[in-house]
This record gives sequence, structure tokens and C-alpha cells, in this order.
Amino acid sequence: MDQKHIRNFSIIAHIDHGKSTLADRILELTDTVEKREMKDQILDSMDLERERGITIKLNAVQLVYHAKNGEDYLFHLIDTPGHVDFSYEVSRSLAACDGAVLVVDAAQGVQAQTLANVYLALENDLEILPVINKIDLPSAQPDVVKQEIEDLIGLDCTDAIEISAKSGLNVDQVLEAIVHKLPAPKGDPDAPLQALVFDSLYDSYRGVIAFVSVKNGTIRPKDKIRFMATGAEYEVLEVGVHTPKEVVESKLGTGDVGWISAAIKNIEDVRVGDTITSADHPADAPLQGYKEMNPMVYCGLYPVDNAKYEDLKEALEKLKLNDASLQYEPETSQALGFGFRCGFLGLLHMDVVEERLEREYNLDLIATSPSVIYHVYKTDGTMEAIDNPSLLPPQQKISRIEEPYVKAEIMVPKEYVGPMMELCQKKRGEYKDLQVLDDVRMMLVYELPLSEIIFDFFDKMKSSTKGYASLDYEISGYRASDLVKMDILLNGQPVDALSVIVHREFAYHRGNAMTRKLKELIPKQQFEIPVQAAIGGKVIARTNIKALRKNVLAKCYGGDISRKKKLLEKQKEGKKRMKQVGSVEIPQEAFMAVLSMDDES
Ligand SMILES: Nc1nc2c(ncn2[C@@H]2O[C@H](COP(=O)(O)OP(=O)(O)OP(=O)(O)O)[C@@H](O)[C@H]2O)c(=O)[nH]1
Repeated sequence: MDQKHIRNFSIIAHIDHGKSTLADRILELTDTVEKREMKDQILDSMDLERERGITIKLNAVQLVYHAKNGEDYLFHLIDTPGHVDFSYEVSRSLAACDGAVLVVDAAQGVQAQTLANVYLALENDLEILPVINKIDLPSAQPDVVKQEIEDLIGLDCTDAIEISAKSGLNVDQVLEAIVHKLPAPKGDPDAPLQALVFDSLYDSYRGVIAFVSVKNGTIRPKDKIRFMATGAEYEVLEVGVHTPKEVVESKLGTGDVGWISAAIKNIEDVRVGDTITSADHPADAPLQGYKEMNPMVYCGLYPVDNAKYEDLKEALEKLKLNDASLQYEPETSQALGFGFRCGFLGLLHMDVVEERLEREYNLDLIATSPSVIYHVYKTDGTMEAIDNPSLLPPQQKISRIEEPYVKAEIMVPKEYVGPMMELCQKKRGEYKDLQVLDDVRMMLVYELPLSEIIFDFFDKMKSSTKGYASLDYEISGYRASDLVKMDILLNGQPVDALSVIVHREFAYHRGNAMTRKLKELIPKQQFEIPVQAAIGGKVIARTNIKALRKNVLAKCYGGDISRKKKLLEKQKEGKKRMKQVGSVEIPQEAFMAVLSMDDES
């Protein structure tokens, strides 16, 4: 279709303001998906997304809209996630677009992620179309919300469309506004090919599939292409779009958003953010890529069954294609064997990656406690960045430890300011500012250690404000804190995978809880096992697992051979899921339970 009739746009919003529901209505109104195939949140294609009711991955679909002026328009709609952890996905989808539909909940108004996403859209020079959603709610206040958008964001809301994505009310007006208010892609069809790779995935039959937004030129099957960052060259086999079903096309022209397959078996050749050009007539320079995202949280991931190490490695490689913000490198642990140190954008991201590895790649994993990156200044004047507590140098070699702090902006209704401040205080926060936003809401600004934010802050915030508070944060720098490494010792031996870095004040409580939990979960063995928590050489909590007295075969009186075999068999089965640490056998469950414990357990 003629470039002037193409619109590439994204829907951006704070979490739960109704992006996916609006996308559903748009797909229905344009007959993109037949009624009988329509299910809620159709773009949330991962099972995980449907179960959790959140969007994790960006999704691109092509649809045709018959506008009221009688002409047909080709839309590429890119649905994006709303949670802070996935803002990387948002920034990538925005780079593939020319405009954005901003959805704001008429009852909740502008929230922290509304602002954050608008800034991302402005950075990418996108035209923004404000839409007020959920006007069917009794508590909807569209006029107040419009005023808020004007005051806080500076967007003109005179023509902002008031809709109910749920019932479909006025969604047709949104489609018309997309045609008339959002720009067509500006590229040059005659220029050398430049296609931005904004996502990719691994297909076991076809190799890597790259999702691209063609900024200049055209791409066809049999074309020779080059990935500009890696220099890899391939011949294109097929190109196509998603409607949301995969459809093969004869070409992708300037302004099109679609997929390319080229029998790419070498995963490293494709990088999200790279530019694809023609190998015969290459462009002079690549398109502007994406900012590399630095992980904020790290943890070790180990296969429960050590023989599955290679499988885990392959799964991580493939998953990274589909999740460019994931980082990993090999690591070994005395207790857990061979695994990987992985970096994530946040705890939800970590959770999602773990679950995707387990489900999509059929792996059983153990994850160690999440950790941030600590700056450890040593007595010899050097500094080491450490994301794994077990690698912390001995106490006497450390002069100070600094940890990352964030500036957190929390939007909260007036009545919850008290409980919110209490929570921030408890999480070692330092009060910075409190601003009045409007009649009902205030903006609370705190500096907080990132390690406190990544644990359970989000859940605690939601529960202490009935879900009304919203949070946005950015790293503000490093600060010295009174942090110590706490080791867990079994039978006198430290278990590396269980070491944690904690604030000295919380160490006793945490140590006590961990040792008690281990005692509960480690079965009695032939000898008594002391379970200790220690800082440096000093034990701060201790308990004992009593020695086993009975022998499993004692009941069998020597007679019944088959029964005896069965019992031994059963014991062997159980042993498989045990990790041998020194002389002690620890069941998998014990690791998992201790590692997933929060401060209150
Ligand atoms: N009453 C009412 N509820 C709506 C409307 N639009 C969406 N909802 C509801 O709001 C909730 C969140 O909607 P989603 O479309 O999943 O929100 P989202 O912004 O896509 O959320 P994430 O994908 O998690 O970022 C769902 O329970 C919807 O049914 C509306 O117009 N009116």
C-alpha cells in the first residue's frame, strides 16, 4: 500500500489502564480477527501473559482500516507492556513507530508509568494522541483527567477522545484520529535498505525470525541482506506480517512492519537494535539502535539436574533472542554445580524469565537469592563491582561497601501518604519531597536502596495503598551502607549458594529465619548437623538437626526382599533430588524455600 496510507503506532499506558482491551476492540472493528476467534487480550499470546493478566512482550499486528473518507489504511499496531520492568520493550516498540495512542484511565488519571511512557514517546519524536478510557465507570472523571494531562504532561486535550474500551464506545473515533492526526512513515522507498530489528525469536524449523520495521527501501525474498552490527550475510527466504496470524507477503516496503526468515541458524548473528541492509547496495550507516539496558538485579540459575546444563545454555541463548534485556554468563557453585549468573531489569523480569525457561524449554531450575551490584572498596584502595554475595572478599579486606540507590517517585492519594511513608521508612528510605498534584493526589519522593525496592516493595506498596499508589524510579547513584555478608554453614561448612548480603540491622532476623527454615526442610541424617548463620567468623544464629536413629530397612525383618528393594529404590529416588554439600545432603526444596524467603518469613 502507498506509504501515505500507512500508520505505525503503539498504544502506551500505565499498567491496567486498558491498552490490551483497546487493542482487542481495534482488531474487532477492523475485522482483523473473526468474531469466533476473538478472545480477550488477543495480543497477549503467551500463556504466562494471560494467566497473570499482564503484557510482557511487545506484539505487532497489521490491519486494514476502511476510513470514513472511503479510503483504506494499513495500520501496524504494536502493543506494549506497562510494568516498569519491561520499559525496555516499550522503548523498542516506540522506535518502530511514528505515533502513539496514550490511554489514561478516567478514574485513576495520570500515573507514574503514564509519565514515564510519554517521555519515552517524546524522546522518539512520536506524535501523541490522548484517549481517556473507562468512562463507563461511575467514578470516571474525564474532565479532571484531561486537565491533569494538560497540567502534568503539557498535551493539548481539547480533542481527547473519551472511550470505553470495554464496551467499544467511541473506539471508532480513535481509528479516525489515527488516520488524521498521526503521521505516515517518512522513509524513502528508493534509498538503500535500512530495516530496524526490534525483536526476534527462534523457530526450530526456520531458525531465527527477525521482526523488523523497514525505515527505507524494500526487502524481498532472495535479496542478499547484511546485519550491520555483526556483518553476517544471508539470503532472504520469506517475508511477511502478523495479522495476528503469520502471513507470507511478496515484499516488505518502506513503512512496513513485519518478519524476515533467512535460515539463520547462528543465533549470535542477530541482535535486537541492529539494522538490516542490502549486501549489494548497503546503506552508509546503521539506524540509531537502542540504548543498552543495564541489568539491575542478578541471580544464579542452575538446573536441578546437573546433566541439563547444556540444555539450559541453549535455552538462554534462544530466550535472549526474544528478550534482549536478559544477560547471562557461566558460573559455578560448590553447592549447585554449573549454572549461569543472569542479569535482569527487575524482580518481575527475573520471575518471568525463570518461568519461561521452565515452561517453554522444559527445565527445572533453582534460582539463588536476587542481588544488586555492590561496589566494594577494599583496603588496598581498589574497587570491585560484585553481584554475587559468595564472591565478596573477606571482611577484613573491605573498607566500605556501597549499594545502588534509586530516586523513587510515588504517586499516591492523600489518605495513603501516611502508610506509604511508613513503608519507605521501613525500607531504609530517605525522605526528599512531597508535592501536591491535585485535589486528591500527592507525589512522594524518596531515595531508597535498590535492593529494598526489588524485593517486595511493589507488593507492599500495593497492599498498603489498596492498589492506588504507582511507582517510577531511576538509579540516583551509589551510597555507603552498613552491609555485611552473611554465610549459612552446614556442619561447619559454608554453602556458597545461600550466602546473602544484608544490612547489619536485619542480619540477625534473617539469619534466624533461614536457619530455622533449613532445620525444617533438611531430613535427619546419620549424624547431628549444626545449622549456623555467621557474619565473618561470628555465629549469629544456630540450630541443630538431630541425628537419624532408625534405619529404613529395620522394619523389614530381613525376609521380604521385594519390599526391601522398593524401600532402597525409593531412597535412591529421593537422593537424586538431593545436593551433596560437604557431608550433608540438602533436598532441592530446602534451597528453593530458603532462597525465596522474604524478610517477614
Ligand atoms: N470498566 C472498564 N474496564 C475496562 C475498560 N477497559 C479496560 N478495562 C479493564 O481494565 C483491566 C485492565 O485492562 P487491560 O487492557 O488488560 O490493561 P493493560 O493496560 O493492557 O494492562 P497491561 O497489559 O498489564 O499493561 C481489565 O480488567 C479490563 O477489563 C473500560 O473501558 N471500562
